[in-house]
Amino acid sequence: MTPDPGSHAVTRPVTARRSGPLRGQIRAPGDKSVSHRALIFGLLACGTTEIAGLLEGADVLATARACAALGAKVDRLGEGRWRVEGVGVGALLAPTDTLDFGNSGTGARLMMGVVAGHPVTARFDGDASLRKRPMKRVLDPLALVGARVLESAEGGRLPLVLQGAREPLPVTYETPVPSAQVKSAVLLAGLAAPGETTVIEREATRDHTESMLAYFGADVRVVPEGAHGRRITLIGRPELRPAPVRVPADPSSAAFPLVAALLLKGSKLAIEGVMANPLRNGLVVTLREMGARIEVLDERREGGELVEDLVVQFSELAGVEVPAERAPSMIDEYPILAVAAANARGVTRMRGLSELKVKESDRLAAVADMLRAAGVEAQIEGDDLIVEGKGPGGVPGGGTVVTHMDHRIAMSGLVLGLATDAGMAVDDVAFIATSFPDFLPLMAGLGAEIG
Ligand SMILES: O=C(O)C1=C[C@@H](OP(=O)(O)O)[C@@H](O)[C@H](O)C1
Ligand SMILES: C=C(OP(=O)(O)O)C(=O)O
Repeated sequence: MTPDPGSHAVTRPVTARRSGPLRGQIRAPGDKSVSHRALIFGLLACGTTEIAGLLEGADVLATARACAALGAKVDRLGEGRWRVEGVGVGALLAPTDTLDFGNSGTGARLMMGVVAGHPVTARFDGDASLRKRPMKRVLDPLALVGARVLESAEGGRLPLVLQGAREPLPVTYETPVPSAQVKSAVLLAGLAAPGETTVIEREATRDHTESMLAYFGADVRVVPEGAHGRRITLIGRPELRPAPVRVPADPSSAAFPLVAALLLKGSKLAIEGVMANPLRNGLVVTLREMGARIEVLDERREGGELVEDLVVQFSELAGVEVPAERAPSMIDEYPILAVAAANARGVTRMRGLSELKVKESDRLAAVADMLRAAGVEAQIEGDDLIVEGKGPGGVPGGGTVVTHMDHRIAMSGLVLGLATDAGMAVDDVAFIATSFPDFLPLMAGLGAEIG
């Protein structure tokens, strides 16, 4: 059906050196969250879903293969253009082989939700990074729906065998951690249950699942809950109608060239079509507070999402305090924000980062280690990260970044190195292919010295 997501056989060390201005116009790859969901909704709709701009990163390709294993016909028509012939809610096939999600928490957890609502049994696995990540956060609510874990590694971790419910129950569930993956798993399981499934979140997280449920014809209501939260109610057993999906550019990927342009004197970079969903744009809000010159040229709706063209110029940044309640809107952007903070004047304090400890690596520790390797003082106090900025161009560099199988640490380490005199080595850039396969050539095309 599809290209192989590839395995991580070879580690690739790379060095980034002090670079001149970054100039040009780019488009970041398709949004990873929307890409996973486009395939999954394609699987659950009856008929043919056409997708344009799909991220062809290893994480998403693993989800495409899982959709095929569960009964969809998945075809690549051209660059970013995919067609999924779905089976409809309730009609999944039992997969014959293990569903291997590689490095991807989103793929694994959302698909557990899908399987939980169907009378099929599936074995889930992933790479060494994914095997360390907590799965009980989705398995606990899915047990309420009626799914059973038949086997698992310690603490409910991968590899695990999940038996979906024969008669899934609608549940009302309050997520104990702010997680769009947990919310989405419960909603996807609820699709197959009769009646109302409700998820309550105390802090709103990215809302792509809710938006796509509505876009594919499900009856879904979203109302505010408390100061920062939401209550999402879905009526189960809809017939999902296929709908064309145009995937906007990923703000979490755009973040890397964006911050690089802010740090390198004389840079001016245009970034097209970046998703501007308010539940995803905490980084731009924070960088502006730090003094970043980021201009919005054209704000519009594309494929149901708000997108904008950005023009970014070199900026002298100042340290700020980043409130904990902003974390869900920029959860994947803290490693690159920390790189910006290292190049700012004064101290940046990022509060409430406990969720960073359970990503592809313990990102709180990995980011602090990365900065220290570059000669920047960084402390972890409880769930907060405190960075003593060196001022524009002031980071000495000269060390090695240990990526721990984490694409965002690898890309952050390279951007960090671009603004140092001594450069930074990054021990392994292979995992960048999970979310931003063309990162290295794209950066080189803008003038970045990476090699
Ligand atoms: O739902 C999603 O697509 C994602 C949710 C976030 O994870 P959590 O739900 O664990 O916060 C984020 O870190 C991840 O990259 C993508
Ligand atoms: C946390 C991330 O992804 P996932 O949870 O899907 O592995 C990420 O891309 O930064």
